[in-house]
Amino acid sequence: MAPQGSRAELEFGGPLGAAALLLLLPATMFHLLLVARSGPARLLGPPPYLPELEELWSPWALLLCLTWLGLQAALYLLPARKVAEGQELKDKSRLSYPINGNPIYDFFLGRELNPRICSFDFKYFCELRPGLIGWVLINLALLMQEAELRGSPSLAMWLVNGFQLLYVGDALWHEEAVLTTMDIIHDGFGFMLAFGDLAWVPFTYSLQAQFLLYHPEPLGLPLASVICLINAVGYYIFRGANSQKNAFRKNPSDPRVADLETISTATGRRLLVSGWWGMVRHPNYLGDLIMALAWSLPCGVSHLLPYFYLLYFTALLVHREARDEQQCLRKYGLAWHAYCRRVPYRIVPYIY
Ligand SMILES: NC(=O)C1=CN([C@@H]2O[C@H](COP(=O)(O)OP(=O)(O)OC[C@H]3O[C@@H](n4cnc5c(N)ncnc54)[C@H](OP(=O)(O)O)[C@@H]3O)[C@@H](O)[C@H]2O)C=CC1
Ligand SMILES: CC(C)CCC[C@@H](C)[C@H]1CC=C2C3=C(CC[C@@]21C)[C@@]1(C)CC[C@H](O)C[C@@H]1CC3
Repeated sequence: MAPQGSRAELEFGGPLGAAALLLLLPATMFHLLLVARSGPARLLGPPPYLPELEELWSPWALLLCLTWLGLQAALYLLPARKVAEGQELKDKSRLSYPINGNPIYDFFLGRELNPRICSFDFKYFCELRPGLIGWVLINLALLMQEAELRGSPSLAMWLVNGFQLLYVGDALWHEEAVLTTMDIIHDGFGFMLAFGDLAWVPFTYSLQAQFLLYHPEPLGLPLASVICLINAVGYYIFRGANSQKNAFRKNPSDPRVADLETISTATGRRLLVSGWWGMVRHPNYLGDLIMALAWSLPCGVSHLLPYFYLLYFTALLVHREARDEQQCLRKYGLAWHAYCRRVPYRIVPYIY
């Protein structure tokens, strides 16, 4: 969103970029789902076939999706859930920003920062629950389908299911950390997050499991052990960096982070310049990308398709890191320049 008193900075290529993404994203997801089911599974080739319209419309599928969303909404409204404070804004309340983009741009990025009906927060609800839990349910269904097809799930399918279940379980366990993410603090709830949360995550993040169902990949124990090690290293960096920053933001005097070196900023908030956040400026992204590689490796190297997530995710995090840099520059000014001098690399040490 725009800094106060200045023209709104258009992101994602402005209206043209937003319009292109509105068409490109659903088409990409549709292409991936068709290619994953084809023999050649050529990511860069044309879709193997275009299904008849009757194949695309199923009242049962619509009922299933609506029932799934309704179930998640009901669980979300359970009084037992923990209520966590959101991020305070500068003037202790929620500012309304003058949005001067056109309808397509607003539709894509969303206008409302925290769309709610009573206490039901649509963006917060969609961020973690129906999409991420749906993702691991699809993975499980594919694992069970492989067991039916071949007698038992392959080791590769077990690995992909296990790694991604760990990732989703971690996100739900640290649900409160979502409140400090860019999506909750900065982005409106528009097509990008709605489509991203409810369609893109469950159906493209389960691509490796979909590929393995139609393209079984023999995997020996030695290679499987190396892949598990890669995922463990990625998760260690991902979790370590996120927990360190979140603990520091929650309580800078927390014994786990109190001895870390920091630099002060004009806002009163301090920036970590040692520990994980002294290695690169987004160590959590590095860990996430290493895990993304570990999710693709069980599918072998004969097809590019299983590496789509790694390619997409690299682009997403590079773009996200650039957006975050701009926001931090606006927030911290000279202190952020000082941080960049101390920690010159963004995501990968000595590379980027
Ligand atoms: N699987 C997926 O599709 C996706 C996964 N992710 C993952 O989600 C997690 C959250 O990522 P994201 O939401 O982008 O944001 P981050 O968790 O990276 O948080 C960025 C914010 O952290 C604060 N910060 C940055 N540097 C420092 C520092 N040195 N010391 C203290 N605070 C600092 C700043 O906010 P402030 O100073 O205002 O607190 C900055 O805006 C990441 O692990 C990422 O990998 C993200 C996107 C997609
Ligand atoms: C459809 C577009 C190409 C981009 C959509 C991006 C969204 C799918 C992601 C934007 C930020 C996300 C985050 C997560 C999931 C994916 C989306 C919604 C997490 C919840 C994944 C688990 C992590 O522990 C936290 C992440 C926060 C950001």
